[in-house]
Amino acid sequence: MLLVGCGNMGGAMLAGWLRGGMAGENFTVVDPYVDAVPDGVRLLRTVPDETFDVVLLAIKPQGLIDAVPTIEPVMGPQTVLLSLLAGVELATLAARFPRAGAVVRVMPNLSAALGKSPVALAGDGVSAERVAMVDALMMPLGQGEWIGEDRFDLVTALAGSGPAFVYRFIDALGAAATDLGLPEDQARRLAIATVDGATALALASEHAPAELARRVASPGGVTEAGLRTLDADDRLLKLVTDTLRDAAERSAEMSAEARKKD
Ligand SMILES: NC(=O)C1=CN([C@@H]2O[C@H](COP(=O)(O)OP(=O)(O)OC[C@H]3O[C@@H](n4cnc5c(N)ncnc54)[C@H](O)[C@@H]3O)[C@@H](O)[C@H]2O)C=CC1
Ligand SMILES: O=C(O)[C@@H]1CCC=N1
Repeated sequence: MLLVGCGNMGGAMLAGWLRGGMAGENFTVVDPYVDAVPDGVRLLRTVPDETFDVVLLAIKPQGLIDAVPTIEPVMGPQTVLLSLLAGVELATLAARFPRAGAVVRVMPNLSAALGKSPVALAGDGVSAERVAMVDALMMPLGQGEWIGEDRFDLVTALAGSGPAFVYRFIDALGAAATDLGLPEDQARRLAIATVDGATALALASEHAPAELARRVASPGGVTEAGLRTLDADDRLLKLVTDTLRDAAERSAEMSAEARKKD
C-alpha cells in the first residue's frame, strides 16, 4: 500500500495497521516533510515509479490539486484509491484520477491508532470483491460502515471531527471541576477516567445511554440535580445539533469548492 501523506490521520491509520499485526514492509509512505515513519515502513520523499494495489490519500484537501500530477502515475486499473480528504467527492476524485480502478472515501478518526475508530466508507459501483478487501483492511482500525455519499458531510462531522467535540466536553468537565475547587491535574484525570469508563460501559451494555443515565440518577439525588441543569430547554442537544450542522455545512462548502476546480 502507498500512503500519500503521513501526518496526523495517515500516521494514526498506519499505527493501527501495524498494531493489528500487519508488517511494516507492506507500506510505502511518500511524504516530503514528515520526520520519520515506524520501523520497517519505506519512507520516500517523492513518488516512486511503481503502481500500487492500494493508495491512501492522506494529505490536506487544499493540497490535492498540486499533488495530482505527481500521484496520478502510481494508479492503474488494479488500484483501489482510498481518500481521507474531507469535502472532496467521489466524482472529483474519479475526475482527477481516471486510471484508478476504484475510488472509496474513508472517514476515520485519530482513534484508528488504537483500533477504536468508526470508519465511514463510500464508493460508487465498487465490486463486491473490492468491498470485501476494503472491509478487511479497515477491520484493524475499528468499526467500518458503508454509507451513501449524500450523508458523508454529516458523517465527517460526527465520526471524523467528533473526537474534537468530545475532547471539548472532557475539558469542560475538568475546567468546571477546577473552578469549583479541585486541583487542575486531578480534575483532568478524573474527567478523562469518567468519560473512558462511561464509554466502555455504553459499548458493553445492552442498555441505551439514556437508560444508563437513568440508572446513575437516584430519584431525588445528586445526578438528577445536575441533569436538570444539563437538560434544561434541551440546551445541550441544541448546542450539539448546531455544532454538527456547522461542521457538516463546512464539509459541503469544501465539496463545492473542490468541484469548482474540476
Ligand atoms: N486529523 C484528523 O483527525 C482527520 C483528518 N482527516 C483527513 O485526513 C487528511 C489529512 O489530515 P491530517 O493528517 O490532519 O493532516 P496533516 O497535515 O497532519 O498531514 C498531512 C501530511 O501530508 C503531507 N504532505 C503534504 N503535501 C504532500 C504531498 N504533495 N505529497 C505527500 N505528502 C504530502 C504533510 O507533510 C503531512 O505529513 C485530510 O484530508 C483530512 O481531511 C479525516 C479524518 C480525521
Ligand atoms: O477538520 C477537518 O477538516 C478534518 C476532517 C474531519 C476531521 N478533521
